[in-house]
Amino acid sequence: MSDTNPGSELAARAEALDAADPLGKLRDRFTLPEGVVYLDGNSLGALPAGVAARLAEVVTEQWGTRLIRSWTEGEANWWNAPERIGDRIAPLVGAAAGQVVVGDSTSVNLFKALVGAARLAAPGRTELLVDAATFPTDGYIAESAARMTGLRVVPVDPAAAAGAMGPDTAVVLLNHADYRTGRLHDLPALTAAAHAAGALVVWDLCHTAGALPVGLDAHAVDLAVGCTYKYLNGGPGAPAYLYVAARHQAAFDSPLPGWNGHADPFAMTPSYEAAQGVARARVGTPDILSMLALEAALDAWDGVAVDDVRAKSLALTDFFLDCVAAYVPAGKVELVTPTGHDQRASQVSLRTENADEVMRELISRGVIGDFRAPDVLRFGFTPLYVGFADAERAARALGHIFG
Ligand SMILES: Cc1ncc(COP(=O)(O)O)c(C=O)c1O
Ligand SMILES: Nc1c(O)cccc1C(=O)C[C@H](N)C(=O)O
Repeated sequence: MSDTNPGSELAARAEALDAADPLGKLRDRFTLPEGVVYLDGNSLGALPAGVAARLAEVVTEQWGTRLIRSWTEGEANWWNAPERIGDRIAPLVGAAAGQVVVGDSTSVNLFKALVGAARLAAPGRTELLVDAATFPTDGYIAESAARMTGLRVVPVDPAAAAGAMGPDTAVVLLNHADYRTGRLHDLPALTAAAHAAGALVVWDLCHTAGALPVGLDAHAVDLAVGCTYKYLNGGPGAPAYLYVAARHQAAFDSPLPGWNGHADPFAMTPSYEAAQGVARARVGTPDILSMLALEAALDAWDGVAVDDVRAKSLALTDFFLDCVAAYVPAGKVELVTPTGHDQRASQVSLRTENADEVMRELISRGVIGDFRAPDVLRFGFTPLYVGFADAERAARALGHIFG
């Protein structure tokens, strides 16, 4: 901690930054409890204001009154929801319409993407490269997908992944951001490297979609998956999404060819014929209530540019780091997240002793972040509803705990 009390100077800076923030008003689009600083939107996004009323309408009107007609009629049109909502997510991840389908969990979509990619890969290739520090589910699913398709999983450090790609590489699976450290991986360069090696690349966007520009089409990504309950605020257990680039769709061979992905589902034929387009990645009956909650949640993005969100995210995390440096006694925490803007996603991770206990104490003081084993405090910054005063208060509370 510095010798002079930095509190008033940082609080004044926070106030000025909030006053000048062009996204500041967006907080009104969310329902947040009074007195809470919410820095866990990288795990579960906050509740957008319109969701509760829309869900009530879906339940009482669309389900209660319109009954089965809601599957295919009128505004409800439940049957088209996976593609319709996919087209709402598409611009947020830099994809043109018709390439994103919503449904299932991230894990299930990863399975479809990895087996689908292996089936699209050039014959004779033997390796599936996987981010060695990946969120566990990606690693588990990759092992199974590799076993099913005759590939061998090769764990790689994303920083060294380009060098590991070669003539044996069939598919590369990478996280756009590391869930534990908040490190952002170089999607354009790693995608280009995979293509130069003749491989396909699958990106997990869980920790970047809705936080920063992804540019799926611009960088010619092959396939991508992501969840919608973090920066997209779809709610607990909200359905995930799968992106299949238009150029791969005709040959995309899903390992889960359920009847919802059939070209003519209601013909109910005994043999499978895949639908045209990204709809072939659908499996079974979608979870409509969660899906329509997500659709309502996406209204929070109306008129919002992802570039502006990114600018605010970096300003927020920079400011939080300044506050931590000022308030937390030297040596108490170690910064895990890279400081370079090109390597930082939208969270700050700090390593400390007894991190679990420290986070519990922070939460009891109204600052909600999370703990990731064994020793990481994670603070997610969701620019749609987190402000600079929140960042200052969180760092001050952390300083008091160590103080
Ligand atoms: C990178 C990453 N992939 C996948 C998941 C989760 O997948 P699922 O939606 O299947 O629970 C998470 C978080 O839960 C994650 O952080
Ligand atoms: N998906 C989660 C859940 O169902 C319960 C609790 C947390 C989560 C998470 O999203 C964890 C998150 N992917 C992480 O980065 O740690």
